Amino acid sequence: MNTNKLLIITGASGTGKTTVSDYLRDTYGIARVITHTTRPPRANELNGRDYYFETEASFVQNHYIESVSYAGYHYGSSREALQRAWQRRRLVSLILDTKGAESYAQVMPQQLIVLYLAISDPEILKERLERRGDAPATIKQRLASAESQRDLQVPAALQPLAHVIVNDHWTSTKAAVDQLLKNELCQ
Ligand SMILES: Nc1nc2c(ncn2[C@@H]2O[C@H](COP(=O)(O)OP(=O)(O)O)[C@@H](O)[C@H]2O)c(=O)[nH]1
Ligand SMILES: Nc1ncnc2c1ncn2[C@@H]1O[C@H](COP(=O)(O)OP(=O)(O)O)[C@@H](O)[C@H]1O
Repeated sequence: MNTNKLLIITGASGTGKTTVSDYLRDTYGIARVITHTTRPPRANELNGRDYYFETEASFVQNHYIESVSYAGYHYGSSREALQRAWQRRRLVSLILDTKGAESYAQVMPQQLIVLYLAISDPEILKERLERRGDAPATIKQRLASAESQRDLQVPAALQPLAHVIVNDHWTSTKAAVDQLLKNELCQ
């Protein structure tokens, strides 16, 4: 039996997916599956740590479990990266848009823990992306994208699976993440 597990973190841009994934790594040693993208790296991002940054030509060379277009760029989660992460730990995290999360829910529903992050006021997302250092034009384009708008709601297919955490305040988010892990790891 395959006891490997995957904690999917999904939600709209700026809701805190990377922050939660970093917290899981730093506090519980839960490694993140590194995904592939054609988006250019941000100032503080490193190839192989934050993403595998790809060209259009190199992107298609990998073997994807699923891949999507998001705000004008390609993103994909490869079999290779998932196997690499599972070789190190039986529980790993993976950051996806909701479309990607839906694909995993079809492919390996028994192995998933799905965490959907929300924010009560979408206006706060803009402030958070500004504070993250994203360029104003990028923020505008990102938040206006059909994908970002779509991801402001939990899709129907994920509703039975998703644990929803409203990430308005980090202290309560952290407590909710701790509780989720405690419940899941006890099972
Ligand atoms: N389906 C899918 N979504 C991904 C993958 N990698 C990243 N994403 C999603 O792509 C979206 C854009 O990511 P990114 O450019 O890093 O922007 P951010 O969400 O604002 O930090 C986010 O919703 C990520 O969750 C992937 O391999 N597959
Ligand atoms: N609870 C919170 N309160 C205030 N700022 C937050 C909180 N959670 C995350 N942030 C900040 O919001 C920004 C976006 O978070 P990030 O994790 O990059 O989101 P995502 O990966 O979903 O796009 C970052 O600057 C992060 O430090």
